[in-house]
Amino acid sequence: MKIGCPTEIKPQEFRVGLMPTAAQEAVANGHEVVVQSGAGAGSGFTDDDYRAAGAVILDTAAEIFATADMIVKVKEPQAIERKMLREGQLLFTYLHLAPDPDQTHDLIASGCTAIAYETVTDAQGGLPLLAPMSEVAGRLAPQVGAWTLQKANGGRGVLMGGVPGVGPAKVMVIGGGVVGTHAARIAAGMGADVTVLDRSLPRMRYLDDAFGGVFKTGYSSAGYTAELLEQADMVIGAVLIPGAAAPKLVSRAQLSSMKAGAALVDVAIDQGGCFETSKATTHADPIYEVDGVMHYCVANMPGAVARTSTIALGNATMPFMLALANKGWRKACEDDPHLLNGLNVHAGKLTYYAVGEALGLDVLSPSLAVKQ
Ligand SMILES: NC(=O)C1=CN([C@@H]2O[C@H](COP(=O)(O)OP(=O)(O)OC[C@H]3O[C@@H](n4cnc5c(N)ncnc54)[C@H](O)[C@@H]3O)[C@@H](O)[C@H]2O)C=CC1
Ligand SMILES: CC(=O)C(=O)O
Ligand SMILES: [Mg+2]
Repeated sequence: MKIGCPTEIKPQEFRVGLMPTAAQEAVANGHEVVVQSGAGAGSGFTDDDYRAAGAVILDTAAEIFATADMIVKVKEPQAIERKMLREGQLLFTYLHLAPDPDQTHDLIASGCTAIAYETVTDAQGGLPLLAPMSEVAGRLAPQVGAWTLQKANGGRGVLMGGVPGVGPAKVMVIGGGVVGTHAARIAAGMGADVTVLDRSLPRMRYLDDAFGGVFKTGYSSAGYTAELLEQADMVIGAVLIPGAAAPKLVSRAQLSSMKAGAALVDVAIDQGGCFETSKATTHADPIYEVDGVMHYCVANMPGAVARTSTIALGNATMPFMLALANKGWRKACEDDPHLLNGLNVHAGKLTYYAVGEALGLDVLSPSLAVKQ
């Protein structure tokens, strides 16, 4: 199979879908790998690193899209990339279709087969291709939130850990999965007073066993959320219903109950965001203010620490990428129902139910799609 890796073109996105060690493994498995010149630069990988791995360097994305059987990327294809996808081509990347009707329609129209990293599952009930980036974004969230809280950035002027004689910042993390747990650990490590809300009692039992004394847990009812919201210096949105649009857990009306200059960090923005007033921002212009409350809503947070993120993501995607290349997508998905859960679009049809529900579109069952 010919595997192609273009340069990411989303603003300030420095990750790359295929790191040289993954290219090397693909070549060792008998595949051809084509990489766009400069694709790895933002993550510290040179064209020569890819050549040494056995890949061929091509100048343009157009050459990659025109010739590759499988495109491996990081971010959802941008409009100009979607025009280059074609029938029968396999796309393996993050998609986040539920809040993105334009992308969904373009992928359906292209006729390609698209497997989304964020909906591939594992036997433990986790999301193995989302988890590494959730670890990164979770650990970044208190860091960017602390920056947002600084006075010069419009924030409240509160230091996370306080100082002797002055108490720490109060941080509420909504959602205690991968993002939430990593965010809470780092915020607590910075000295903040942290509470994590979730709706899963087994998850809260785990968090209490593992981190009791480091941060507190609470049930994510509307009433308790409203109570903590009034006291919070920082709120980190970290909920997920896999594949679906994020539930809105803080309304615009509630912002007036918050402290002026408090920071909302909506990590769940890639699924549409869990605060009513969230809209996606970029690393180039990450924050904005609504009703006196500062919002940070960058949809590709891990791109800020591209080298760490590229390697963490590449470690997770490599075995799936190799299975797709070695067996072809149909056999790979038939052999592995967790990979089949990643199938979002095939040959002009949507194949993921939560996206169909969010966008009001018909869905072809993935187990039927794999037979077509
Ligand atoms: N902005 C960015 O750059 C990035 C965003 N993300 C996003 O972060 C979000 C969270 O991802 P993960 O932590 O990996 O998911 P996860 O599945 O590990 O955790 C989600 C948690 O939310 C909880 N939850 C669901 N509904 C809830 C509610 N109403 N109230 C409280 N908790 C609720 C679940 O019980 C679960 O524990 C996803 O939307 C993911 O795509 C992940 C990485 C990077
Ligand atoms: C998960 C995701 O959307 C990202 O890493 O950018
Ligand atoms: Mg994202």
